[in-house]
Amino acid sequence: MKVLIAGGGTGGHLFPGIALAEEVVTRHPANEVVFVGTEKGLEARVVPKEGYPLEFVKVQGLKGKGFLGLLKGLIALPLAFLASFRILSRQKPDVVVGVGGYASGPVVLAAWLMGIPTAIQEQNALPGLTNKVLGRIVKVVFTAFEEARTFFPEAKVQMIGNPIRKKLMDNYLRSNTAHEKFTVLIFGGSLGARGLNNRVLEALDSLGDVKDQLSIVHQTGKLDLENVTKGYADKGFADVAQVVEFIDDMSSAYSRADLVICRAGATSLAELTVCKKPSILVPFPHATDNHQEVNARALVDAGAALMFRESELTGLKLAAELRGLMTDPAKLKQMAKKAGILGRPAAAKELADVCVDLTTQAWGPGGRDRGPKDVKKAPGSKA
Ligand SMILES: CC(=O)N[C@H]1[C@@H](OP(=O)(O)OP(=O)(O)OC[C@H]2O[C@@H](n3ccc(=O)[nH]c3=O)[C@H](O)[C@@H]2O)O[C@H](CO)[C@@H](O)[C@@H]1O
Repeated sequence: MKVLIAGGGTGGHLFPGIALAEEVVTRHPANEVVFVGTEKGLEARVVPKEGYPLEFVKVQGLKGKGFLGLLKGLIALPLAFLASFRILSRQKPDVVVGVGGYASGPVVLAAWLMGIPTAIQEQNALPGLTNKVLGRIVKVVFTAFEEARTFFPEAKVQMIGNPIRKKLMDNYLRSNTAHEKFTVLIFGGSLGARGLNNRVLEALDSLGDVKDQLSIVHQTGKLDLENVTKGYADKGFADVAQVVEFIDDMSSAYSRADLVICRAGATSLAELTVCKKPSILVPFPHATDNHQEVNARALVDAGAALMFRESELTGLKLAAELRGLMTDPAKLKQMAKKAGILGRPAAAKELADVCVDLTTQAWGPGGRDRGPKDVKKAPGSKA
């Protein structure tokens, strides 16, 4: 089976795709995975490192870019569409899965027009416009939240949760690694979050008395690394905090954490549940349709997390909440347990199972014949 995974941009879209890829290639030595993304997306850095082939299409967002940006985006679309046909004709995947992000739209649409089975994986409680449209043409829509179901044709929806990278599964099977200090993992999705960074720095002013009991790992994102590093130093917390731009090994970071403070991106939340971590969630206030708050509510309602809107959260309040949880291990344990109940560790496996079904239905048990005879003539394709 050959699976083409389209999309990315940020970790929240890309990493569920990586999780699917890991599952597909470990199932059978003849299985193949290829990614299609954009040169500016996180995939350009991560996918080659993970050892998968990656193709690029040039496509950009249309929203909030001003008139010129919109024009550029619109001009890029047909070209991206033609590039998608070319890639699909060359790669001849058995099945195409869109994981969201700019590349997902043109590639999934082109695959559908070429008669290749398609699916999308919607990570969030509230889907974006592209996935709502793609939901009408693809064969299967994988969702992770009940709320998302109503946006898609009922018969296509498979509520399997968000796939999690294999390395993170260690946390599902094992509990915390032993450590002396109360360890807090702070991260703002895959890109870091300035609003969250600032609140945490403000909170340090009220945490001086418990400083010696704390160990902090803080991912800042590229733009804020210097400022946050300086903030910890200025407030006398340099020796308790490890401040980094990006965490490559999230598995170990989760494993050591007694508490996680983060945004409410859907993939992060899926990881919190599979890793059974109590959390304080501060949703990104400008996410489309405020979808991060809706994502977060699922954990809050289950008793797995506390949530604060950024606009309502002061440094003082954050410090008080952190202190409250730090001194209440029973509550932390309870939150961790509730988080674990929401975890869907088999999501990648279930997604791969459906890819096998789609392949078999479309091409027979042997999958697609990749011989030259089989290349379909597609609009815009030289094949
Ligand atoms: C601003 C915005 O619209 N963000 C969206 C984006 O978020 P974003 O890309 O931030 O995604 P998530 O928070 O869902 O996931 C972040 C991913 O990056 C990984 N990670 C994070 C930090 C780090 O240092 N190292 C690392 O590997 C996490 O383990 C996780 O796998 O996609 C999500 C999934 O569609 C959406 O829910 C978010 O709303």
